[in-house]
Amino acid sequence: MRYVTAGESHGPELTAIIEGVPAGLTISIDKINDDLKRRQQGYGRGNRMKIESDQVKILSGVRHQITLGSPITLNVTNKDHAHWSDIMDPMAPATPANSVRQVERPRPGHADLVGGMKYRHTDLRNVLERSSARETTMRVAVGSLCKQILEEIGVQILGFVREIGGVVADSSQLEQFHDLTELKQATDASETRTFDPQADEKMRALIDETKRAGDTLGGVVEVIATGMPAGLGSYVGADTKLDAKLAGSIVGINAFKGVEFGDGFAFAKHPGSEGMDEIFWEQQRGFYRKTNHLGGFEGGMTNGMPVIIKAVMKPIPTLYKPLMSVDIKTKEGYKANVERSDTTAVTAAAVVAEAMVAITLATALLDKFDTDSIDRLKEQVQAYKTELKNY
Ligand SMILES: Cc1cc2nc3c(=O)[nH]c(=O)nc-3n(C[C@H](O)[C@H](O)[C@H](O)COP(=O)(O)O)c2cc1C
Ligand SMILES: C=C(O[C@@H]1CC(C(=O)O)=C[C@@H](OP(=O)(O)O)[C@H]1O)C(=O)O
Repeated sequence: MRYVTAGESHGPELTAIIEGVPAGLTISIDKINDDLKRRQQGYGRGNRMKIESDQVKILSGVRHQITLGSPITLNVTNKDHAHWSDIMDPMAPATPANSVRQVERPRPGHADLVGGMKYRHTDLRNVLERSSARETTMRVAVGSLCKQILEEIGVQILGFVREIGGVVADSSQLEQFHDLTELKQATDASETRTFDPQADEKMRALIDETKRAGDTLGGVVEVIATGMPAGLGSYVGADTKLDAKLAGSIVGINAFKGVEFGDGFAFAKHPGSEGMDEIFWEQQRGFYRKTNHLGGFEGGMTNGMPVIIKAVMKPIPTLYKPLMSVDIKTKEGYKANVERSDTTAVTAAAVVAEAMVAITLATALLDKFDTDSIDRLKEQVQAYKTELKNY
């Protein structure tokens, strides 16, 4: 399976084309729209989210709500384009009137300066329109479809928030949730997409305070995937390791700076005796583990335990408290002025991270098994799981 997204942040439309989805899968458009809504929600987002209400249109590859095996086109309209139609019209020739919002002042922490130098753009709008995280809308739409493929073989995936600006959710509270469905209910109901109500309150207070000070915040998200069979990915080469692919897909999200599996960076502090997952065997279950320090991976392969990933997002780079930069034309220093921006988007990014994990795991699954028909895929996965149990 492969996909490509297209579209500028203030352009007319966002599009994704996905190739390699098996035929015969019944698609729920409501589930995709629900995930698009989840991505738009969250405390600390700016005014753009009041304009958009992302809804997907499916334009190809599906008939009577069932996939055909042909490329699937997903489409979302940018409502904000109405305010930018002259400036962002793909085919209107440039005139002084529609070039008024030309950008010549690169924002620190954005792609603006290097993107301009690399592509020889003199209007940095040509960079920022595509480097904007508006594009993650389509990744969430694609990821939502991938979750529907994965659900067919019993895989569930959830992204949520662990930390914002140094306020950390209390891990021990995770024990009250029996499964990801319960955890999803709680985190969907929280304005900061976290599972700890006390941390939620503190996070919201900190976001308010930070916004008043003209500053921004980053944080940590977590994604859990349950039900993945062992043996996806391979130890045989650097480019076949599935944990490496997942890490790349997470750091490929705008503003993500680090990723860890299982105990992650805490491994540095503990001896090996506290870090591995001992192996047990029972007739009924086959091989199993009682712990999951390794976050579901050994040798770049899923080991049958839940995949557990944490990742860090840097603070939003556009600040109302302006940072120094240099005008690319005049070479004069200036302090940036801001029209609008998020104070934090960690809540939205948790949903994007969930989507990236779904895309990467679905791709690995479809690489391993027959992808023509969803029913044949399910039969093959079932036979594979039985083989593993009897190993
Ligand atoms: C969901 C989401 C929303 C974002 N919103 C903003 C924003 O409102 N303002 C901003 O300056 N950056 C925002 N960012 C971050 C920038 O897109 C990102 O920092 C920038 O494109 C540079 O990429 P890099 O941080 O990966 O180097 C957002 C990121 C995500 C994932
Ligand atoms: C549009 C989205 O996020 C945008 C991501 C973003 C950036 O620089 O990444 C900057 C802001 O865009 P604008 O300048 O239009 O307000 C955010 O609103 C979205 O998440 O759908």
